[in-house]
Amino acid sequence: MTTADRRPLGPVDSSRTPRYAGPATFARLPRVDEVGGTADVAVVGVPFDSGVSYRPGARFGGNAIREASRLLRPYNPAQDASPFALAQVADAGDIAANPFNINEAVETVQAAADDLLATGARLMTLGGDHTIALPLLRAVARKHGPVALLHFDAHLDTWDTYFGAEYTHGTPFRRAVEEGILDTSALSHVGTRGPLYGKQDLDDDAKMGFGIVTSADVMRRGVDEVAQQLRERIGDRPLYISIDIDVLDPAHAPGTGTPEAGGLTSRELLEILRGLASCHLVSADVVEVAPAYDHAEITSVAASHTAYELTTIMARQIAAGRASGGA
Ligand SMILES: N=C(N)NCCCC(=O)O
Ligand SMILES: [Zn+2]
Ligand SMILES: [Zn+2]
Repeated sequence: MTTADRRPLGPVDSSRTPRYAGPATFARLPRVDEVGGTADVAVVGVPFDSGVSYRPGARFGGNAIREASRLLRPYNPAQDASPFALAQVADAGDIAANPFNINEAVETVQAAADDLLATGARLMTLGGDHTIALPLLRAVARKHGPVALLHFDAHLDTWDTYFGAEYTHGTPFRRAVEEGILDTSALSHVGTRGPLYGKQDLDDDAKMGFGIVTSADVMRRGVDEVAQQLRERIGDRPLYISIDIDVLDPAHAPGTGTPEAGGLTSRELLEILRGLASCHLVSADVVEVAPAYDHAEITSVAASHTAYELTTIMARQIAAGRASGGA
């Protein structure tokens, strides 16, 4: 039986079983092994943070997001959709990556992502530091060809190396461009801000093909205009969205490793994402949640809602594809 033949198994009913009871899966959804081993959207954790340049701790981000996601409810009014009824969304657990060998960890994440994508699932990955975007993009590009990228982040993450290391959380998108796995006609950073090493950082980034919507642009132009501009740039290309939670202001996301003042509000981020609902979202990640610096789950709640909006976009597209006879 394929996932198309059966009703999706949804979350535990929080009106019958208190939402704080039991082990945490994302949004209290079933595990992948409870739904026959495959899902339409696989929520997968990557507890890896050996690529960070400043405060460590994002290895605990995925489980913090799962804990904070207990309060998510099944109907998403902002997108008028019940994502977990439209498609089988399930928690695929964690990818166990070597914390002492970054190169090996990158290989492991790519292999695990390849395997999940081969089952037909789209990935909603919970990081982990931003290093993991590279192997995730490699796997997605292996399936779809070079993808459009929307990168929400305070930082460019297109630097070359740190301490001579190629695979770090500040360098994944330069590697991805070098490897030809991104569609360089549709690359955008959103929420960029803060001091750089030099103006050259911006020049290099522009040469790679990235457009930038700064955090200040979002404030000045507003979320609707920004979303429209992004939609136009992306068109109908297969799209990957990578969200570094430090795109949010430290007031909205204190629990992260390299915070920068002057960021987006969580409301702005969620609204921009909702404005991208018509884009062909093939997979996404939310990374850099470091719960040790969090307070009252501010950051992990924001991250859980971010993953919920992304999951809703994917579930709606899966359901629409089925309704029109596609996969
Ligand atoms: N948070 C991410 N992904 N990258 C930040 C790198 C900034 C730096 O160490 O200069
Ligand atoms: Zn960042
Ligand atoms: Zn980043």
